[in-house]
Amino acid sequence: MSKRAVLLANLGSPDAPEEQPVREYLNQFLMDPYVIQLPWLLRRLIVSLFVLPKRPKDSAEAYASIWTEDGSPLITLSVELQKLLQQRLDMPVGLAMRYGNPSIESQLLVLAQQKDIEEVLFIPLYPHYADSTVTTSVEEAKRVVAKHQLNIKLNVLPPFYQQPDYIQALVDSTQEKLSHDYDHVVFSYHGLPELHLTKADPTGKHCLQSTDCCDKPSEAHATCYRHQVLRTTQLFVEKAGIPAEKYSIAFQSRLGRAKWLEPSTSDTLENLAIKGVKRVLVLCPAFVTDCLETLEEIEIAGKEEFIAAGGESLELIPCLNSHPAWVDTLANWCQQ
Ligand SMILES: C=CC1=C(C)c2cc3[nH]c(cc4nc(cc5[nH]c(cc1n2)c(C)c5CCC(=O)O)C(CCC(=O)O)=C4C)c(C)c3C=C
Ligand SMILES: [Fe+2]
Ligand SMILES: [Fe+2]
Repeated sequence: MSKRAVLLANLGSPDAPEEQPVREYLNQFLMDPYVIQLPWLLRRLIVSLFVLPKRPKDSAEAYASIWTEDGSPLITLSVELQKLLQQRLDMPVGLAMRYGNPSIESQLLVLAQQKDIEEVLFIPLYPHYADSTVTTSVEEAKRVVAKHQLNIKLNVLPPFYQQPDYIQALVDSTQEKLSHDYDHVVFSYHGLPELHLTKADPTGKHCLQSTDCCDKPSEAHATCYRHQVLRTTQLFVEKAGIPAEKYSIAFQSRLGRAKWLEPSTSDTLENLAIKGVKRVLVLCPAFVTDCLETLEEIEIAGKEEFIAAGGESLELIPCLNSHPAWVDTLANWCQQ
């Protein structure tokens, strides 16, 4: 039998919550052609003229508000997951970040240098397909294998947005928060420019052609982020027993002037407060690990907005992080 290894891949964080490291991180992130999908020169101009002059300072402040003694939550929580998974498996388990450190290149080289490793199961830690997360990570891994002529076969775990054991782990991990009284649950997914959906549509005539496209069967759904997040939500609410009037779906973290998926989390929270909803829970299933987008954008800024609009409490439901049901699920997938 060939000797196997696992490489978990997450998004990555700056090295420190300070302006210069954040500038370097944002530059690497936003110059990725899978993230800002424009020709190089246009992307360079947009990033240099509209993002890098101001955003690094603001983002560094946001990072500083969630940074821990051990570093960025996204990294430390991912390391914890890697360690727990390593304890469950008798094959090496690595962890890499698409941007910043430790890079996919360095960690694939570490695994490939281990004796007899012939196959690497590459796990992008995203339940839903997006070119800006899954494709860019997989393509980076392939580039590294080709560049260093590594003698390993890459197997990629596909998006797991509707895997029953993933949904069950999500329900198990949220049970404690959902067992308390609440008025409404907001499923807040990371946003995506609409153009990313239509570009990823292999049929060229399905995504966003009608308001209910994501409910009609189509091969386009294999790469449709919107379909996949709606499906995760549907399976989750069915399993957790949340009635239709008690939840909403929204999209957070917009950047730039393009049209992004609607509705925004900000508007949704404000409208709920205006309608008299007092206690909301927010669940962010696009992220398996808590990060800037959950801990700052929702738990700090989102809460402030909701309360300013008349709400009473907003509680963030933690991501899967290292929940035992999630570690079990990953361990089973790796062993299969
Ligand atoms: C969950 C999946 C994610 C998708 C899809 C995604 C798309 C996407 N993101 C940006 C721009 C930014 N995202 C930033 C942070 C960030 N994004 C994700 C995940 C997805 N992004 C995570 C997990 C994080 C947090 C990282 C951390 O260190 O905790 C940032 C940086 C922070 C900031 O300055 O706001 C940017 C910028 C785009 C443009 C995009 C799709 C086109
Ligand atoms: Fe993002
Ligand atoms: Fe769709």
